[in-house]
Amino acid sequence: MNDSANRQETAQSSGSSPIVRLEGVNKHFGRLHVMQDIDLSVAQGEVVVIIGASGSGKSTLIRCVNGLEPFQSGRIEVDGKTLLPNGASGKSLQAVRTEVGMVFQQFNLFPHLSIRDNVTLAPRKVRGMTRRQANAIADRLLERVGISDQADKHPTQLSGGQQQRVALARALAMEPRLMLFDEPTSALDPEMIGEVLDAMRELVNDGMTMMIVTHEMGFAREVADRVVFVHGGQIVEQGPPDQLFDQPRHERTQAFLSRVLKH
Ligand SMILES: Nc1ncnc2c1ncn2[C@@H]1O[C@H](COP(=O)(O)OP(=O)(O)OP(=O)(O)O)[C@@H](O)[C@H]1O
Repeated sequence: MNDSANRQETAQSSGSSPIVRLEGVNKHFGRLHVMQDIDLSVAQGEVVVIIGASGSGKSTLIRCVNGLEPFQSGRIEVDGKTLLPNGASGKSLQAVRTEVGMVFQQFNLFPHLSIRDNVTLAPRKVRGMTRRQANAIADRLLERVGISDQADKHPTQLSGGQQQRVALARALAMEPRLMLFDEPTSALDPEMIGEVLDAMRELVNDGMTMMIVTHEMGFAREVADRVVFVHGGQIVEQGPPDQLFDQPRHERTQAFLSRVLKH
């Protein structure tokens, strides 16, 4: 059994209730119905990769999961906290944001802070850690993503791949229960993509629950327990990577895959 199958079996056999549950979620940007009755659950320890054409609503979907985007109907539950439509989530919103780590396409590091301070900021301000405690965590995480020698530099002194690994360390410093990735390698030069995917792979092997939006189909096939194909704001098809990539059932999935796998 491969790693992915192993993790999936663990997630299923543990019988744990989903850590993420979207039920009947609808979202509009003006007249654009960008999420249409989305139902989706993610089990603890599961790695779900979301694929689909540009503009299909992938980013919007995961941004809703940590409350970065409001939605108009349905509900989203993250680790027992409920996000409600139209910004009515109250205290749950802050609780969800504290427990969910997110890595964006653009690294979004604070340019005026050192790498170490970028990583320690949230643990100090949100978790109330002392600088010493937070530094110890930052140093361990920077080592883990392979850039401990860069801790005193500033973001502009690092390559894109290194900055993205800092962004990953920064998210992990909050000890999230769930990690969201929104096209984490799309802004990188090709030679830097591998180092970021390696860091993500390690996280997968550690059993982190992850939702990943990516155009890296090889990576999706390798790490996903489940691949979700989104088109026009709807989940068209989902399944284990081998099934979805090798025997897509829906014609939209077939058309998308034959287009992207050709390149
Ligand atoms: N803030 C916004 N205001 C209005 N429309 C938006 C906004 N954000 C996204 N959209 C539109 O919603 C649709 C879905 O966008 P989204 O970014 O979720 O797609 P995506 O599948 O992640 O695309 P990509 O792969 O290009 O990032 C697109 O048509 C986009 O133009």
